[in-house]
Amino acid sequence: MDAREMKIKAAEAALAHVEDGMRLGIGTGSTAEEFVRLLAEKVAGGLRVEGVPTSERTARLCLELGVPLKSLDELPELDLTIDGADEVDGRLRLIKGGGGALLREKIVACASRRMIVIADESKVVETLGAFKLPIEVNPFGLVATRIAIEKLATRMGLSGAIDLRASGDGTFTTDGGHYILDASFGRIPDADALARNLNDIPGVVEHGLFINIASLAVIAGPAGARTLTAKE
Ligand SMILES: O=C[C@H](O)[C@H](O)[C@H](O)COP(=O)(O)O
Repeated sequence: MDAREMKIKAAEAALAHVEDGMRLGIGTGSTAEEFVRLLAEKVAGGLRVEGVPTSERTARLCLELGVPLKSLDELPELDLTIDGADEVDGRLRLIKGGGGALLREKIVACASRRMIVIADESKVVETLGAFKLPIEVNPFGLVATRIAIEKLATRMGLSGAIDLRASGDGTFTTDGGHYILDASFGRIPDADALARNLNDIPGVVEHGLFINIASLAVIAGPAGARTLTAKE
C-alpha cells in the first residue's frame, strides 16, 4: 500500500463516523482532501451534511466537488471534525500546521463535540517534536515575538532554529494574514507546558500543539486501519 492508499484507508474509516444531518468540521491537507473526495461521493449519493472548512484551500475543493458549506458563524456548534495531523502521540496530542491552517483548524475542532484525526503510521510518534512546530504569529513585532519564543524555549530546555516560513520568493501568509515560525525543537518532553507558555506570548496568535482536542485517531498502515484513543 503506498502513502496515498493509506491516507484513503484512514479517510474511509473516519467516514464511517459521519451520520446523516451532521454538521462537520472539514480539515486541511492531503489526508483531509482524501476525506473530502470520499465525502463528496456520499453527498452525491444522498448523504446530507453541512461542512465548515478549515482553510480556503479546503473550501475550494469542497465547492468544486459539491460538498455543501457554511461558515463557522452560521454553524458555531459542530458535531464532528475530521482532520489530518503532522504528528500524533499515544495521548492523542498532535502537531498540526504543516499546511499553515492550524488557527482555523483549532478553532473549528474546538467548536466540535468530537475531533477524529486521520493519518498514516508515519505520523505516530513516541514524543512530539521531530516535525517542526508551527507557531502562527502576528506580523507586527515579528522579531520581538521570535525572541520571546527563543527565551521561552531556553527556559524549558529546548533548542533549535526558529525559521520564518517562506513561500516562493516571499513570506508565507496564513488565511488569517499571519506569519508562521517553524520551530525545530527535535523533541518536546513537556508539550502541555510548552502549549500553555506559548499562549502567554502576546504576538503568538496560535500554535500547532493540539492538546486534549482529538478524541480518536484513525491510523492507516500497510495492514489496514487501526484506531487510537487517548491513554493517560
Ligand atoms: O495546516 C495543515 C494541517 O494541520 C494538516 O492537517 C497537516 O499538515 C497534515 O497534512 P497532511 O495530511 O498533508 O500530511
